Amino acid sequence: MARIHLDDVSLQIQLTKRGPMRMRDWLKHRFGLSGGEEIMQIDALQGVDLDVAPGDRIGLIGLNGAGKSTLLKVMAGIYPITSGTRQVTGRVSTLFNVLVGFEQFATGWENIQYRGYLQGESREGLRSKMQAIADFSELGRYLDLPVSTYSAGMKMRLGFSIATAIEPEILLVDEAINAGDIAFREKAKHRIRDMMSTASIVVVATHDRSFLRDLCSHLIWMESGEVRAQGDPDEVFEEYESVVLQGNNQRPGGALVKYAGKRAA
Ligand SMILES: Nc1ncnc2c1ncn2[C@@H]1O[C@H](COP(=O)(O)OP(=O)(O)OP(=O)(O)O)[C@@H](O)[C@H]1O
Repeated sequence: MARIHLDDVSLQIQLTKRGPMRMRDWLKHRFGLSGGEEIMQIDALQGVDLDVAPGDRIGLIGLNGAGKSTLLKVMAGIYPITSGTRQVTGRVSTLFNVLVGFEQFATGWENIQYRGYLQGESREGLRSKMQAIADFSELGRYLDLPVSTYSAGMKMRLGFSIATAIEPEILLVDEAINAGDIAFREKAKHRIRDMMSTASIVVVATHDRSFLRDLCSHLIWMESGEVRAQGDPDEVFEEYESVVLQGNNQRPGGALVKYAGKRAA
């Protein structure tokens, strides 16, 4: 039975002003060697408790940097947590950045195959889906050309068509609802609705209110890496709008950033 259980989960990301910390930076920081560059720490998630059961449709809202994508990545097992407990049971499928991971010099058809296998499709299963994926993308002859020749929107169409050709148990969606141009976006929304109706658990992060209102049974409002409020979608959204959109919020919406020491020169 599908289930997501997070107990007091926190995630701190340490980096320098130049980017991610390397092993050498970490060791110098850990053993207190002095001098050099400041280490910054982002409290991306703080003390998050969550219990998601079969049938739940959860919407994540919050300002930019509030921790929605990070929470989805923790659920997917992409980001390791710093403390707390994470238990996820069930086959997880993610609809995150569908533009990432193309083989640029392979054709559209070849990319359908590569990604299909990465998504866990069998040879047989993929054979029966290839044409449907191609039809959904509406890329026609372009599928015979290398992906490097596609526009950004065309890559989006292909990535989305492949990623949504699966039947997930736990579906995690990050803003993929706005894939492609106006015509494709409507199709994409329908496709996600279909997937949501068959998946056991769905968690979706989006700023699209009508989508959340139609499809979610529960909303979670993230603020500075914490759950600020949760519950009935209309109630949570109303509170969110009155506090955030009317400028009544006393707190920052994004994750907190602080200095965490120095790295040796
Ligand atoms: N790989 C990473 N490296 C450094 N910082 C990160 C990383 N992933 C997340 N963060 C930080 O964690 C915080 C939360 O980011 P996250 O992407 O979860 O926000 P979000 O709520 O999804 O925002 P948005 O609505 O803009 O997509 C941000 O401060 C971000 O800078």
